[in-house]
Amino acid sequence: MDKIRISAVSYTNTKPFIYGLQHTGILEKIDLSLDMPADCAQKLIDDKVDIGLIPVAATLNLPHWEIISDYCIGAVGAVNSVFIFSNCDITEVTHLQLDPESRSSNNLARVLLKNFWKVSPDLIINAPDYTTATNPTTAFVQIGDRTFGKKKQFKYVYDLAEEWQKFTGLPFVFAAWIANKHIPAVFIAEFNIALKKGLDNRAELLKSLPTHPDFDLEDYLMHKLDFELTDDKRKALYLFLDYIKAL
Ligand SMILES: C=C(O[C@@H]1C=C(C(=O)O)C=C[C@H]1O)C(=O)O
Repeated sequence: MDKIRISAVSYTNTKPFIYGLQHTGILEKIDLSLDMPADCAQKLIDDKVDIGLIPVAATLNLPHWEIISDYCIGAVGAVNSVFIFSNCDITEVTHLQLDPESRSSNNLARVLLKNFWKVSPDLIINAPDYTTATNPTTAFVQIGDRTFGKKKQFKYVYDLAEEWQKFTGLPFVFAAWIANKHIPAVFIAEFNIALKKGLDNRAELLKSLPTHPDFDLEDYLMHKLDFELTDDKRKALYLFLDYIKAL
């Protein structure tokens, strides 16, 4: 059998999964690349990979997709790595810069702006001054490791998984393991065992990760991120897709 091509997220949130893939025999059966989320999605859309840990918002650009795992990158309440950072209250924001590495969180911001905060700032894609704009009413979306320790730098900080929970009462799924074609059931079973092994060994993994002065990595990997794709998270996923379609 040819190797199954897989693109996974290159951020710390995915390290438990990578640990599992690297500590089981499945590594010989896969061709693994680590990419920023927007690129995971594009590779799956372009059929450069067979499976991706892709932003769920990007499923809207796939003609055929199947969730192949009961694990995901999700959160029940605050996630602590997906934010709108702002120097004014969200209702005063006039411009919102989107994160070029994101697909889900940019859309989550748009859904919340329209339906929860009921405001419509101008959205800026690929802002030349992304994260450094001097305009006091320009805010920005940011995801992943680049946000670690940044909470203290801004007067207004909105954790988007927490805001989604306030809005819907539901958890949130940022990324899920999705295939663009049929994958043999035997492989899927082995793949999920490997992912679970990684999650079960998070305490061991944590010993090998660099510490951050302003960020509690243990709390992040053990509690803030929630990796089980539960029924409530599936419900949230489809609700989120409906909100995106209605934007
Ligand atoms: C929790 C996170 O979830 C992610 C957010 C994504 C997005 O916004 O498209 C995609 C994959 C995940 O890495 C994070 O990156 O901090």
